[in-house]
Amino acid sequence: MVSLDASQPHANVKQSRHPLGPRHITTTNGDFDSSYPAEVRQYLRTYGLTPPALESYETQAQRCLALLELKKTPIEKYQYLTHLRAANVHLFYRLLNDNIRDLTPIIYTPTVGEACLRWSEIFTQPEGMYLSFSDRGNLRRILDNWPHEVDITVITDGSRILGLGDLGVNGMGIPVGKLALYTACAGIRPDATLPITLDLGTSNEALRNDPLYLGSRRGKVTADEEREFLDELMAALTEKWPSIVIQFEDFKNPFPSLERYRDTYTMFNDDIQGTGAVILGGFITAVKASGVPAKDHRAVFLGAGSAGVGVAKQLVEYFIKEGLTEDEARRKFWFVDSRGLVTNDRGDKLQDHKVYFSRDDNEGQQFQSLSRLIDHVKPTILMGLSTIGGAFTPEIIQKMAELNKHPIIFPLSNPSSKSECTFETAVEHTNGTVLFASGSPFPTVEHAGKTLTPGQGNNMYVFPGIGLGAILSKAVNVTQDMIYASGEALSDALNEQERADGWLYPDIRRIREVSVVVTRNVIRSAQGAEVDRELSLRQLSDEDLDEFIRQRMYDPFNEKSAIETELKRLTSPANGNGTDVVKGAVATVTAATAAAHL
Ligand SMILES: NC(=O)c1ccc[n+]([C@@H]2O[C@H](COP(=O)([O-])OP(=O)(O)OC[C@H]3O[C@@H](n4cnc5c(N)ncnc54)[C@H](O)[C@@H]3O)[C@@H](O)[C@H]2O)c1
Ligand SMILES: O=C(O)C[C@H](O)C(=O)O
Ligand SMILES: [Mg+2]
Repeated sequence: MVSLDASQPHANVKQSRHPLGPRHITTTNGDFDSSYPAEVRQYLRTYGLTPPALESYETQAQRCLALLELKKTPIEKYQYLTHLRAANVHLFYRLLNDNIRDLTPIIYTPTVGEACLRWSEIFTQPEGMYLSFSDRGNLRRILDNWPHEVDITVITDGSRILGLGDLGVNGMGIPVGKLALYTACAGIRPDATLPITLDLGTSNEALRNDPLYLGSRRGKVTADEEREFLDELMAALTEKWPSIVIQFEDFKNPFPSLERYRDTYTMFNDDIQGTGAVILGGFITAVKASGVPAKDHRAVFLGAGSAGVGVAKQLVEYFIKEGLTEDEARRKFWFVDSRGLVTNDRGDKLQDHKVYFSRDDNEGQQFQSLSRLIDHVKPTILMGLSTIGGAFTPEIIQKMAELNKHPIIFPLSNPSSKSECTFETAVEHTNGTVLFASGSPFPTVEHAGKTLTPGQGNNMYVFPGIGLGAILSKAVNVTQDMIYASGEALSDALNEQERADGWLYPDIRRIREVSVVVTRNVIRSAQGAEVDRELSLRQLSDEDLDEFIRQRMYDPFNEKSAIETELKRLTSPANGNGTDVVKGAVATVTAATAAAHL
């Protein structure tokens, strides 16, 4: 039997390094786990603090799922899962992995949108770092307060949260949700992820007047002030964690920061680039399924913001690879924003990012109505990134069906309330011929005796693999080719059954396997561009590289069993039944965990 030495803090207890001494002690989430046998509990010193029953994971999961079932609203389910993650991180991720299709909509889009809207009201515990404008000059020192080594961070300033507008620090739900998917989908260790929300003021007056609001009650800082703040933050993050990968998320105008940092830091913007890649993946498959050659496609985009332009730029690359000139490719896109068709002679000063796609062939005609523009362009593709729920009306969808045997209709705005149409409407008004993907999940639809499954064109299919690929290859930058490679890999990752069923995206239940393929392609692309610093991976065959990736992926099941296996080894007769060795076990298990650490 394992003996306890009360003078030794066990390995999983982290003591504060505060100069005044250990003011607080936090335990690693999961120590109080009812699946640990008595020896482990004694070793962890949680014996007597954990209920006596020794439970299997199946029993634990049964309780969790039953509790979830009892919660009436999505936000109650979200809160329960937040609590579970804080209490037992390995159980949370095992449950998430085993129920990824059902739980993703709760911890991520669309429920995370409602959580952000109500963040001030439902907040119970910090889950990431909040950095305020008044902290400038001190950012590097503040980062020292984060208790873990970080491989990847997701940063938002909350200024464009999904299609819900400026939510200030209430946007924290987004980095938290994205990073949970990094762990679930690509196996990045939970403690190696850092959600960051910048408190740079908010243009949302209602929030500033909300007594429960958790951010600074000031207007949004200017673009120049934000740039200076970000300059300091990027330098501080990279000084503290030299290999850190930095993902920008849900900024109102993210183009300048992408241009400024993409060649200097290991960073990417998920809304421009991740979205571009994920839609590229579904699009390659949809073009094949449409029966129309790539060169004959024409695309109308509702919404000309970061996501719309990001997607179109990625598709331009695709058309060029298909043999078109850049100019021919660019001219395949017609963009509509809140003022109508984006043209050179519309009479307003276009934002820089719209100029590339602005039309000069409209012969003086301006189009305010989407319906009239569709009559004019006769598109094969209709994309929605406008934040306008229901903008693809039955009439518009019917027009697309009249023009095309298989219209490609992607209502990509989030959350569900902002989706330009539902799957059901799209199926009904195209008589089931639509090639469909939406940003938020929709249920299957029964049509003509068949069950039709909607694709989910959400960047969650690629950002985990982009991030993991950048981490494992120790890429100095995230190049445009690495982004393109992630989208292409996604299309390749469909299995035979999915192709036969006409799916545009792989089954989300296979996401970890899909992420391995995406990660491998991202790494290969980093190697091609020679931005990789982990040169040993260049020698590996694709098969060996896949195996290497799999082995580096955090698996909550193994994480828990590792400690038990180690303890069994240490307490075996060969090891003198463990009495003294167990003190050493602390160091050994920590070393094993550290070795598995990315
Ligand atoms: N599916 C995904 O993976 C994914 C990824 C990124 C963004 N999105 C969603 O896309 C949407 C847009 O994101 P963004 O970053 O481009 O935002 P944005 O604010 O940069 O752009 C919104 C665009 O919509 C236009 N718009 C607003 N009202 C309009 C109207 N009535 N008619 C036509 N156009 C109108 C605006 O002029 C602007 O060009 C959001 O809902 C976001 O959640 C989805
Ligand atoms: O967060 C999502 O679900 C996708 C995307 O990044 C968005 O901003 O809508
Ligand atoms: Mg986003």
